Amino acid sequence: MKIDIVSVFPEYFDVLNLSLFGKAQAKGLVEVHAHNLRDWTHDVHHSVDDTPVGGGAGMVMKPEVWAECLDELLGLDSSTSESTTEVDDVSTDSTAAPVLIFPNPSAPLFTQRDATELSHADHLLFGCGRYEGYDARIPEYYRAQGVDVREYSIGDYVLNGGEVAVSVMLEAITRLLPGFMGNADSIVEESYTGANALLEHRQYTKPAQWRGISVPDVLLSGDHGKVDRFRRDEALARTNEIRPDLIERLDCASLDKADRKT
Ligand SMILES: Nc1ccc2ncsc2c1
Repeated sequence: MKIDIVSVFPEYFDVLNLSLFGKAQAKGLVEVHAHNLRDWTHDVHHSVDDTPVGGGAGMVMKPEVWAECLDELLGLDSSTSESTTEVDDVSTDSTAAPVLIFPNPSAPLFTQRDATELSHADHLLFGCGRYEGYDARIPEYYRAQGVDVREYSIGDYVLNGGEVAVSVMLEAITRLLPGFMGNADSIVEESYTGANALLEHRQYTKPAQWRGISVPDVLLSGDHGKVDRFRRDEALARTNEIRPDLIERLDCASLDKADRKT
């Protein structure tokens, strides 16, 4: 997977050269390029923003600068305003145009389902907004050029820019790539995956008694059927208590009889 990230703080992504991501790059699983949006400016101040049309506080990122950058990275010839690459759904062929992703606090929430879908893409291009955000015509223009443009929020809180959001989405997406995680099993039984996303049951390790607190006896029983049932019941109960919104999304057809009693 090729990953391009555009930001006014590209050094923010130096961290991707470390740990699992660094190993994945060394193994050729991912190829990451962080670009400085200011490299596509032409004025002495390398301006990337301007005041909002219609007034209001803050500054908005200029469409011209973004367009020069994105045309180049997308391989679009702006003089003909035609795509020079085949535009496809999330494609895994090596010549497909990238999926262009803008983190945006006013966009739909990024979910595990989005991470799974995007993990099959061949090329992702992230555009990090700053200030009050980017000119709304940028995603509009590239959608009109046939580019697969996505805008996602990572949650209901205020951040100073899209860089943190890109880091979150990148981790959620790339950890699903075959060979990225040392142990493939670790991406199977986790919360938020599949149509039956439940919060996970509580986890314990040794010792069985610690500072007067014991692990649930059933976990020491050696009866895998009882352990599985206990964990499923706890996952349902915890989800119902902490994230009832996830219960509403459950695929009820997949609940077994015992689940229905919980
Ligand atoms: N700039 C930016 C982008 C995405 C996002 N998601 C939640 S707060 C936020 C802020």
